[in-house]
Amino acid sequence: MVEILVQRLDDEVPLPSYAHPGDAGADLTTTVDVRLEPGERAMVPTGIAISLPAGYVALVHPRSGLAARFGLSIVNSPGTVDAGYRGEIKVMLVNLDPRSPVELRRGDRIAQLVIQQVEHARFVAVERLPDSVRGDGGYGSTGGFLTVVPDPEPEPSPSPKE
Ligand SMILES: O=c1ccn([C@H]2C[C@H](O)[C@@H](COP(=O)(O)OP(=O)(O)OP(=O)(O)O)O2)c(=O)[nH]1
Ligand SMILES: [Mg+2]
Repeated sequence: MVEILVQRLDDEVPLPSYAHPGDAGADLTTTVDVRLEPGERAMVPTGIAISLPAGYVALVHPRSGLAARFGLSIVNSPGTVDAGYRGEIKVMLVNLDPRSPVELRRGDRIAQLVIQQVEHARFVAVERLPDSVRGDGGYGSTGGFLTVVPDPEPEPSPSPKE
């Protein structure tokens, strides 16, 4: 098990914690009260800074319960916390609900931190890439469109002649 050093920037903030053994994400809490109007976003402090070992990354993921119930998500999901970053971890929350504001209170669990190992690559410039079966097909090249196809937009009616 990898050990991650955590600095509390707020006296009362809990350490990131896994709700169940085997969970991938350790919950992060907000140190402030926040109210987000529909469509509004905010950079929300968690009160912690971490030191990851080299070769690791911490990814800031949304919590699905908050997404399903309130439309609360993360603008840059998943946020990337680099191994060398020593500042406060912040969460860029966004309220995607078109109608209802979202209210968060200090101490609420707002996001989850997923710790992963990452490869470091050496990027090598070439004139031509090796062939592959997929080639440059993408963006729906294999089909997989929705079963229900929306009606096409109606043609705008011509403006009445005067
Ligand atoms: O959700 C996030 C994303 C990033 N960070 C912190 C840690 C990360 O190491 C640093 C930079 O993030 P990123 O590389 O995604 O942002 P950038 O816009 O590329 O900034 P920089 O030029 O500082 O790398 O900001 C957070 O606290 N929360
Ligand atoms: Mg960056």
